[in-house]
Amino acid sequence: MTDVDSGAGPARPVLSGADLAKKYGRTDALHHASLAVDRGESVAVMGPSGSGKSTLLYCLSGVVIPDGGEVLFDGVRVDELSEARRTDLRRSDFGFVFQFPGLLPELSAAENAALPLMLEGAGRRDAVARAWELFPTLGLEGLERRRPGELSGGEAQRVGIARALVLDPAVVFADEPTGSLDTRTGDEVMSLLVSTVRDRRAALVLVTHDERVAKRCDRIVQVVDGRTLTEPKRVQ
Ligand SMILES: Nc1ncnc2c1ncn2[C@@H]1O[C@H](COP(=O)(O)OP(=O)(O)OP(=O)(O)O)[C@@H](O)[C@H]1O
Repeated sequence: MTDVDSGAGPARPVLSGADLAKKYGRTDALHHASLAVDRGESVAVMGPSGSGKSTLLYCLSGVVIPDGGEVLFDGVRVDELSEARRTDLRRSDFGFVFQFPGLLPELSAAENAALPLMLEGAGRRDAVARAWELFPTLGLEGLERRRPGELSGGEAQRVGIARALVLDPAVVFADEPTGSLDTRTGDEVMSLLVSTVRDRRAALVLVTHDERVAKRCDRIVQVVDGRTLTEPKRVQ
C-alpha cells in the first residue's frame, strides 16, 4: 500500500477526480463531476438511476477513461496511465465490493478471500493465513473453512469485503454493497465495512440508492444528470 500521508506539507486527498466528463455515444453520462476522498474517510455517492454514479466510480477507479478532467491517485494521473498500469493499480491499491460477492463455490471462504494475494504471486498457504487474519475483524471467525454455499448472504458479502481488503488497499470502491441483503443484515455489513476500512486508514467510495446506507458514511455526494452537486456537508 502506498502511504500518501507521510512526508511534510499539507495532507492531500488520497484520490480525487476533478471536472470529469464521459460520453457514451450521445449520452452525456458525466460532466463537471468532482469528488475527493481522504484516507480514513468514507464517501457515499447517491443519485437517481442513470445519473452517472457508476460511471463516476469507474472513472475514479481507472476502469473507464474519462473524456475530460483528471483523476489523481497518490499524485499519479490515473487517466493517463496505460491499460496495463491501470490494471496493476486496481489490483494492488484498490479494493472492490459489489452487490453480489461472486465467491467461487469450490473454494473455502478463506481461500476466496485470499484469491487477490494468490493472483499477486503469494503462495497458497501464506495467502490463506493472511486472509484468515481478517475474519475475526469482520465477524467471520469460525467460518474460514466453509464453502460459499454454506454461508448466509451477509456472511458471503463479508467474505467479499475480506477479499477486497486482503491486499491492504488505499481505496475501497463499493457498488451497492448491501443491495442484495435485508435491512438488518445490510446494516451489519455496512457497519463492518465502514469501520474496518476506517481502522485500516483506507478511503471508501460507495455508490448506493439507499439513504440509510449512505448515512453511515462521513459524507454524501449527490450526482444529478452527470454532475456532482457542490461538495456536501459532513454527515453529523
Ligand atoms: N457502457 C455504456 N454504454 C452506453 N451508455 C451507457 C454505458 N454505461 C452507462 N451508460 C449510460 O450513461 C448514463 C449513466 O449511467 P450510470 O450507469 O453511470 O448511472 P447510475 O447512476 O450508476 O445508474 P443506476 O443507479 O441505474 O445504476 C445512463 O444514461 C446510462 O444509460
